[in-house]
Amino acid sequence: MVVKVYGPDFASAKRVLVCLIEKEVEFETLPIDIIKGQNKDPEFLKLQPFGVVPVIQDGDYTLFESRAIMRYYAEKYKSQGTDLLGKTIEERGVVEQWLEVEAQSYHPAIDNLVIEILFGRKRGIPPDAKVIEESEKKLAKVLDIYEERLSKSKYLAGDFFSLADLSHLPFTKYLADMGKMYLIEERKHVKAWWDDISNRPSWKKVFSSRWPLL
Ligand SMILES: N[C@@H](CCC(=O)N[C@@H](CS(=O)(=O)O)C(=O)NCC(=O)O)C(=O)O
Repeated sequence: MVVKVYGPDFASAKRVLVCLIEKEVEFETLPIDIIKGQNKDPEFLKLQPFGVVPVIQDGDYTLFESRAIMRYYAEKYKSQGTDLLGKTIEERGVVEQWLEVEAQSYHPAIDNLVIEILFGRKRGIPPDAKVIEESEKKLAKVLDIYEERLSKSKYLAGDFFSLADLSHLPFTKYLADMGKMYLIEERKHVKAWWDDISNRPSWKKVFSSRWPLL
């Protein structure tokens, strides 16, 4: 069954696309235009009650929340493509730890910047300098911890690329779109990590398709 991915042009959906490519799972994409509000249509809300993208349909199986979708496919197709979960339960634990760090600490800081700067620009709303300053400070603190971790380990969960690294790709790319890549580049080990993961063919395939409509 070909997996249907709704909302491919947007960052959270790109996590799912990269995961499917790494796992060598066939998919098709269905555009959802957030700027036109298609994500709030009643039909779409039946699939994704929070009205955000992505959501996938795999036969009569529907799933939303990009990180949950990634975990599902990483597990379902563990024996094919890139192993994104580690080989032992201990490695899996560390993958889940850094996936949670990405969701709970890294993402909120970057998302605030994206909303203020990129979505705000799209909607003609001037950015709030205080929110930007506070979000940058929060992100810098998280990145200092990443710098320490990545000085000891090539990837976040160990010596293998995993879901934890993959999950960082789409929103970290937004830093470049906001002229804030210096937050990555001024940290030697974080920069080396970003250069490595952002050069993966799976990301280049997804990123080069169509970056968000912003
Ligand atoms: N936690 C959700 C977040 C999904 C989400 O917020 N998607 C954004 C697009 S993006 O931030 O991923 O680019 C969206 O649909 N926003 C629409 C809206 O907020 O109306 C996930 O990871 O799937």
